Amino acid sequence: MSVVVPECCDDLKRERGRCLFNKEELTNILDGGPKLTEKRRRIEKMLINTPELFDDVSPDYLSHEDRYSNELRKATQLMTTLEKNGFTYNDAVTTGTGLWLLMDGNPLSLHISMFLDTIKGQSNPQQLQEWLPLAEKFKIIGTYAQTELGHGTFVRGLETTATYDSTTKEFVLHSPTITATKWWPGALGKTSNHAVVMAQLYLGGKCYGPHIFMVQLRDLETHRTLPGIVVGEIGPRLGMNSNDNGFLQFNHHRIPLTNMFMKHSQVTEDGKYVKPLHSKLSYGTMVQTRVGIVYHASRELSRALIIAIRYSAVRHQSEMVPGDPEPQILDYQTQQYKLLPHLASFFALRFSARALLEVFIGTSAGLGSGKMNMLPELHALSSGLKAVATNDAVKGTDICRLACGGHGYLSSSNLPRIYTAIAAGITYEGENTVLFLQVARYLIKSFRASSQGQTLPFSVSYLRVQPPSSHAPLMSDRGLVDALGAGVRWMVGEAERRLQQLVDSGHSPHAAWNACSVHLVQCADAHTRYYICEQFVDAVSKLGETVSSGVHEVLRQLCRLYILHRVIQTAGILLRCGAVDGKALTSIEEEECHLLATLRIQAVSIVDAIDIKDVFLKSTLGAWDGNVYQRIYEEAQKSPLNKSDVTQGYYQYLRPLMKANL
Ligand SMILES: CCCCCCCC/C=C\CCCCCCCC(=O)SCCNC(=O)CCNC(=O)[C@H](O)C(C)(C)COP(=O)(O)OP(=O)(O)OC[C@H]1O[C@@H](n2cnc3c(N)ncnc32)[C@H](O)[C@@H]1OP(=O)(O)O
Ligand SMILES: Cc1cc2nc3c(=O)[nH]c(=O)nc-3n(C[C@H](O)[C@H](O)[C@H](O)COP(=O)(O)OP(=O)(O)OC[C@H]3O[C@@H](n4cnc5c(N)ncnc54)[C@H](O)[C@@H]3O)c2cc1C
Repeated sequence: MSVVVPECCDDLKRERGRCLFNKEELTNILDGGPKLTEKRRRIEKMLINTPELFDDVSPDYLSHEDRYSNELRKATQLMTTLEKNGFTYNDAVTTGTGLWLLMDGNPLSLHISMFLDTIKGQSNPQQLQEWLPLAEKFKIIGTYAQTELGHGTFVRGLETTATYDSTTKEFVLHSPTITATKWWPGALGKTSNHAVVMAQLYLGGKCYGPHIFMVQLRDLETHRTLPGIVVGEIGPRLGMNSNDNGFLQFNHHRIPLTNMFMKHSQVTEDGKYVKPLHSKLSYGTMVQTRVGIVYHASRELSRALIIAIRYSAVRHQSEMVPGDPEPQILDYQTQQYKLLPHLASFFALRFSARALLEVFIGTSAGLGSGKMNMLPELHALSSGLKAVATNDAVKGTDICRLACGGHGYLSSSNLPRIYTAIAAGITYEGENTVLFLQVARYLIKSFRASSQGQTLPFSVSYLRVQPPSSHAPLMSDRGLVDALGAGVRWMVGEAERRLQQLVDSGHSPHAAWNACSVHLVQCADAHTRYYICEQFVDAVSKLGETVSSGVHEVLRQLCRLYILHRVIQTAGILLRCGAVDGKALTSIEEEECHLLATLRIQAVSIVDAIDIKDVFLKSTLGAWDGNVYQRIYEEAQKSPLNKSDVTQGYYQYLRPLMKANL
């Protein structure tokens, strides 16, 4: 496969000719610096030079089994290619490259993320020494087995038991009911020979809640399932069907005492329990994965945007002015309104993902020295951002698909696959509504703490009961973000008032919570988006001193669009709390339309700067050269139905129907 950049069509040439900023500089900003761009490109080049990593035939044309095998072939090839060239799988994860290539489900993705992260984050020193080298070298292959048929969300409700037998110094793992069957874990069905398993710890007849255990599932030579274990694949899903999401049951299966992850809580040989410093430390892998998902969601959204925006510059349809040539569909304001706010969202999410990663790194460092105080803040931020990022990526990719009209529905556009893969992100790693309710809990708690005079952590400090009044003019970026903050404060105050009112009228706090939960989810969503606006404004203003004016202008426009769009979406709340008036909203709407037209001019160049090569976009509509129709036509020729002029189905069914006397 060559890396030669093809000549592009006239439409795209013209679009690119209008670029007023330095694309490379914007690419560097998105990657996190020139060094990271360079590293990403080195990995990409190496992958592009490994033809085995690319499909000759679309997975859509393969049987379920072949599809899985083909994906496994590519996944293993990817790992060995990285290793041989001196990179780690972590390099592929952090630059996103490897995942894109194999993103029909990559059966090793759970191993290189949650399995390894659990080993690193939950092991005591001996366990780390034993398991990490084996896992890093793929001597053992694992997944994260938590969810059961009966419970995904409610981790405390899991039914799998791990009962300590002090006579043999073993845990007995058991699935007491059908609903205790582990269900969903990626790569559990056929790939993994190990799993980290979440199970209820029982000591001397007492339950100590969910704990994590390292469990071998299959023989390391024959790959056969071990006695006492039933494991298999769960069948086709909406997307990612090249993975082997699996089920798992235990029948009084014994594992050594030393297989309970013991970094945070311990069980002694005589069956005594040692408590962790914080009861939710065993949820750490989930928190870490949520942080990763924010990046992942923004990447997938960006792929869809590149495809849809390039296509919109190539596609001509209808007459804007009677008799004139058909315009590029990107010239329609409605098309700009579909796509450009999502382009702004992508940038907003990318900057927020980076800010979240910093909080994660800071909190993890604190945990190392026993500091637990940042944990609730990290939990709230990672939950909120995971939920907003996946919600917006799913909505955005679907809008990109719709914006491509009929051809967006073609598998060869790659939009269906991007959509179905990221659609799972709303559900996995904490269902979004549930995560928002966790954020809401933090908001209400913070709001109440503030009324009692306590100082609030940084992400919620704007909720304090008597905030300083905003001095920024309303129409400035800062002024509008302050208005959004005032809106959230009003919403949270209102939620708190309604909760209190229900409790005062005799409802239990839990019933009151449920009765306010629609509003509480809206509070959490609004709070997270306010945080995102803040991160975006902050990032752009910090970059201001270091980047060229062209790039700064583009970023400023995208940031402005994000804020204006958000104000319009929240108009009802902002009017109710008096943060804006009707006149301001009218001028904001007008400004947004104006900004759409401005951003449209460089839209193709902006998505070019995201710098995702054709081989990773895998789209007939989104390729660099814009040669859309030829590619669609060529892809269609690969359909197995086109191998012969007359299919078997004709002789078997159509012909008899035509000959029948009906
Ligand atoms: C792959 C490539 C690698 C790249 C990596 C990144 C990219 C990846 C991208 C794509 C690849 C695909 C990968 C797919 C992977 C999917 C995998 C899975 O899905 S694994 C299953 C996930 N399962 C859940 O997430 C369950 C969700 N449920 C929960 O987390 C809990 O049950 C929860 C939080 C809803 C409730 O937990 P409670 O019942 O124990 O706690 P309560 O009673 O509600 O709260 C008690 C206190 O604990 C705090 N708390 C709860 N969780 C916390 C936490 N994690 N940290 C700190 N505090 C926490 C709360 O805030 C609360 O605090 P106060 O009392 O208000 O002060
Ligand atoms: C593609 C995919 C991959 C996955 N990979 C893994 C994996 O590797 N390992 C693993 O362990 N798991 C995995 N999962 C499982 C996943 O983590 C769970 O599906 C997820 O946590 C949601 O739980 P649930 O399915 O029980 O949904 P439920 O909790 O049953 O949700 C159903 C509905 O109930 C609502 N609901 C539930 N609780 C509440 C509440 N307290 N308040 C208000 N509403 C509520 C939800 O909002 C939702 O609308 C995967 C799932 C998918 C789809």
